[in-house]
Amino acid sequence: MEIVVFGAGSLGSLVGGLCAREHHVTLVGRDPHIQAVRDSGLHVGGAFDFTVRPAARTDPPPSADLALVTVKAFDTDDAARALVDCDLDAVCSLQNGLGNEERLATRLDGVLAGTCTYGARLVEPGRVECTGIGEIALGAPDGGRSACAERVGRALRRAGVETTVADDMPRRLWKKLAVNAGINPTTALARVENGALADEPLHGIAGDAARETARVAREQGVDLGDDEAVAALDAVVEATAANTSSMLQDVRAGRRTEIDAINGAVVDRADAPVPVNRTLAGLVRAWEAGDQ
Ligand SMILES: NC(=O)C1=CN([C@@H]2O[C@H](COP(=O)(O)OP(=O)(O)OC[C@H]3O[C@@H](n4cnc5c(N)ncnc54)[C@H](OP(=O)(O)O)[C@@H]3O)[C@@H](O)[C@H]2O)C=CC1
Ligand SMILES: CC(C)(CO)C(=O)C(=O)O
Repeated sequence: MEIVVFGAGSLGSLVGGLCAREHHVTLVGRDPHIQAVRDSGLHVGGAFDFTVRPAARTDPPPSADLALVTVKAFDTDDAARALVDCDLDAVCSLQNGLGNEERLATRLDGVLAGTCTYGARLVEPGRVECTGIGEIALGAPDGGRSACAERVGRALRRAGVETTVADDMPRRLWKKLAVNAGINPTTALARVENGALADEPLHGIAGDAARETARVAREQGVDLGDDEAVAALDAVVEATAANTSSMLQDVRAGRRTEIDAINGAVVDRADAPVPVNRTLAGLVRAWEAGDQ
């Protein structure tokens, strides 16, 4: 399969590197990483140890069978615009947050929804680390079966990527959102590793954010219970106890966060008040707008 990875930073380089063991992969990203991959290939370390030589460029190729979109959520519109002239059969977002598929589908056909629990870190140009083996789940954005998703799932599995083709993507996206809505802003504001959310008072704050998210999911017709959302949060807190969340990494580096696509998305979609998500979103946005 011809696969283009749009947004070859941490996650895109990991997934692109894994896929390049079996498929023809083009990484689309920025220099100096792209130049390093061209010069010396991509080394995938951490849980893996191999080097591959995917094509690497700073703009998309004219065509591919599949585009995996791995830019931060606030760059999704740019990704959609950049991919318009690339002839594609399928496009799959692996991003966190809500609304990425809708934004891609405003300009592109064949959009699939995806979630990813692999952990990735770009350590230096040309070198990415897998910080945790997880899985990709993908399927039709509105749920149900999709022949296109089955094809993409088979291709990813052939490359050794743990992949589930799911007919309940809305539910999976909301469940992941509940986890991120609890963990990401709480760890970013308190400046703690994920494991600190096992104890009060942070457990209560993150749990309330996850419960509110589950309630909004139900308002949207998605069957996600409060207890299930909190259990998912607790499981990720335990499994990633030593992790620095992506939002805390962004805050520490003075970068823009994905708050709009995470807690902001919960607030935007809520019919009834969601005070915890509103407060967390407001505080992180105030930090973004400040001197940092
Ligand atoms: N890292 C992880 O372990 C995981 C990440 N995710 C999700 O995956 C998404 C990506 O995360 P992550 O990989 O960490 O983010 P990164 O910032 O490391 O990667 C995104 C890359 O895309 C590049 N990019 C953005 N716009 C363009 C463009 N127009 N042309 C070329 N390159 C572009 C960025 O460059 P620049 O920064 O210069 O704009 C950056 O290098 C997020 O939604 C995240 O929440 C999900 C699961 C795990
Ligand atoms: C699952 C979690 C919270 C792991 O740190 C994550 O997705 C993130 O940091 O963005």
